[in-house]
Amino acid sequence: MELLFKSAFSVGLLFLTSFILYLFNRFWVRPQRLRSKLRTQGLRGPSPSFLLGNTPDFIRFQPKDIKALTQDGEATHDWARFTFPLFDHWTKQYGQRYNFALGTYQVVYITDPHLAKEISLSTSLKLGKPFFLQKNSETLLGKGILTSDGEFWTHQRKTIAPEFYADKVKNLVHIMLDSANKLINTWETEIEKQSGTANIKVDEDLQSFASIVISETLFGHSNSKVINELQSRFKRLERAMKTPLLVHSNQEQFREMEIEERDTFTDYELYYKAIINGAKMSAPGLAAAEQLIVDNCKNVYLAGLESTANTAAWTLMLLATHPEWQDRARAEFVGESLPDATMLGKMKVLTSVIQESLRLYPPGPFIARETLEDMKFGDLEIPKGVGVWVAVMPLHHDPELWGPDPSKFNPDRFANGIGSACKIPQAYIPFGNGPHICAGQLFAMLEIKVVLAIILSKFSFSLDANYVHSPVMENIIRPGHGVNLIMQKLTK
Ligand code: HEM
Repeated sequence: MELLFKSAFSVGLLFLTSFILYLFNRFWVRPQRLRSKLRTQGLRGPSPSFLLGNTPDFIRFQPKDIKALTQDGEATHDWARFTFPLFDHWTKQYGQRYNFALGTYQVVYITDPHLAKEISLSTSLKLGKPFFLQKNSETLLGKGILTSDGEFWTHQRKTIAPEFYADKVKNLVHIMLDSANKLINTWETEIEKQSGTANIKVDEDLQSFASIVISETLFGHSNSKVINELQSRFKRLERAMKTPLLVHSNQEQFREMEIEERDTFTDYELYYKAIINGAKMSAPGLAAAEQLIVDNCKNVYLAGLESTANTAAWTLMLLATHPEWQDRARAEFVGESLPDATMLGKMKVLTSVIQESLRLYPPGPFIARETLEDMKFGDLEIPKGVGVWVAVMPLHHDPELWGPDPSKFNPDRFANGIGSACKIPQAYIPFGNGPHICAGQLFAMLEIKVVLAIILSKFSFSLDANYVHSPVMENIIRPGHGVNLIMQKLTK
């Protein structure tokens, strides 16, 4: 009996010692080793606290009160230093590449355009999506194209991306036109009701416009209960995800929603067969394939909705405050009939205006990756398991790349394309870079052009005097207080 007790005690002690050693290695030795590999290459950064890393710094450096980011009565386009004050502070201290820690997770933060270029040129599958992002967004997005890596992602990308190539996308202009015309009709009715001038909250209406476009594209219809349900679920989930405790306490509710979603989606005749084929290729078995169909519907729907609607809203805000650009863009299609893909392709001013809007207000502030193996970019060796964050806004505002006025709205800089606008074109990254570059960028550009072309041809507009400029980070960069425009019908 005593022997048995002693053996059990020894096994228990061994187990406990191994566990303590594991924790010691995982939370102390490994982060120290990774950090010292980075620091010996000259990478500096703030000192982390034990276990918490630099998380307390983020709590101390909350964004300032950015209710009205205006300078001399004009909206400040160099907003990122207010919205992300800590990164701005660290960049001034440590330069264009540095290391910080989120808990024990090491991150290399990059605003160096040469390094950003090296990273964008890497086609290696060893540079994957960060594990913590995959985990955080799993409740919302499952395991679709947006969050997956390696071979699993390659299969999905190969089947989904070609559906958004130019030859396919140009056949979808009619969906965009129909949806834009619905939007215009509501605005015209509103303007008539209000005797010729209406104050319209365009950001919300553009969300509905983009939702119809992506729903019609994916599902062949947009008026169903499913789409409305899906939209309100996304909103609820997004709200819940801001408070991690709420996500955990709501797990049961989320699971029920997922089962409902699966039943509804698999009942549908999906217009985009690519999603079905992709699921069959990469998921073993019917249940897994069904789950992947649901996940990718959610992924492409969400990818196609928010960023497009927000970009259109920011562009209208910029055009409202720069009437000369409103006139120049409008002049491109005076006398033209309804736009088609060929005509929209020729609208150089409109293209430049959207490119400049995406430079100043890119929906995603970081392109985040993780090294799945030891990797080398230029002169920098990054060990396995480190986050690699390329910061979009500092690159889009670097005077070395854009000239002396990077914070000014000046679409003319894109008049001869991205190559002549920016000294290192790989540093202009509103659609991301490398193999994961936005699969829907042609679709998005066409959709934004269609809706702006129709708006510009029907209305003149200025910014509501009560507009408050406050870009906020809520999954993507949004106008924190919306965009209200004073709209009038153009007289012929
Ligand atoms: C202005 C509009 C848009 C912007 C600025 C934008 C931007 C982005 C960015 C930054 C990424 C991540 C790239 C990376 O991690 O390197 C991305 C990925 C993606 N986007 Fe977009 N996007 C837009 C519209 C759309 C639309 C309309 C669709 C589909 C209809 C779409 C589909 C996707 C997909 C499927 C991915 C995942 C690509 C992959 O990981 O292989 N996007 N987008």
